[in-house]
Amino acid sequence: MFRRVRTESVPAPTIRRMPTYLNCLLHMQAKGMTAISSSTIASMLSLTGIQVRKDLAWVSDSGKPRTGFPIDRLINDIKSFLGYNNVREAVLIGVGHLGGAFLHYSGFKEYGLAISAAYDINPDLIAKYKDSEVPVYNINEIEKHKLPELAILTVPHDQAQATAEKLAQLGVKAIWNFSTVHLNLNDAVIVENVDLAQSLALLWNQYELKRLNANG
Ligand SMILES: NC(=O)c1ccc[n+]([C@@H]2O[C@H](COP(=O)([O-])OP(=O)(O)OC[C@H]3O[C@@H](n4cnc5c(N)ncnc54)[C@H](O)[C@@H]3O)[C@@H](O)[C@H]2O)c1
Repeated sequence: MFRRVRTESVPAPTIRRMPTYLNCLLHMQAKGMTAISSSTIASMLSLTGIQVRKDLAWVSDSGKPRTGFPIDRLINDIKSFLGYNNVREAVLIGVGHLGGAFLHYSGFKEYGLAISAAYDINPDLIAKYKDSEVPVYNINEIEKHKLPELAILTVPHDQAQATAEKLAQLGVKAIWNFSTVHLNLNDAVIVENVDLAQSLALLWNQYELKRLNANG
């Protein structure tokens, strides 16, 4: 396994592209390919060869000038970089529409994430999940439990800040925040915000631009 010494942090756009590289490589592996060049990856993903080479240099030293990357090795190096080889536990806070979908989603394990417990404030909802594989507790009980360091936050926006502060007090170190609220927490807690509205705004913008250009 390749481990480049981290003397500087990997650029965020490079990290964002890694799952895309991985999906592309998994497709190629499934088709029976054993090696791939950075220019082939680049043309499949509408990137430049230089960009792909620079990105992959962060995670793998397996590329060779003539033969390219051995696909199995590169997949392993990317998975290892992304932490997919070590499953980490997380708690899920809020099992409504979004949180409930996360609770049912079995694919997180492939991304190195396992929801070990969930919490909600609604007793009817908690009762609905009484036979769930992942236990769903009342949020009032959270202080009785030892929490993992990662939490997924899917509560309504007016509950997000207070809930995040409570999680920080209980030792949570990283929050995957879907609540669309900017959380004010001390630097000891890492927050990664996910907002579909941002992605949709980019889509609308490009769509409008194309439409206007097509109409002259
Ligand atoms: N990031 C995105 O792209 C995106 C997309 C959809 C929804 N959202 C946001 O995700 C959140 C959840 O959306 P939803 O549609 O699932 O809402 P929802 O109302 O269906 O679910 C929220 C759940 O949180 C529970 N809850 C409320 N207060 C709580 C507390 N203090 N502790 C624990 N649980 C509590 C509720 O009982 C409910 O089950 C909202 O903040 C919403 O704005 C974000």
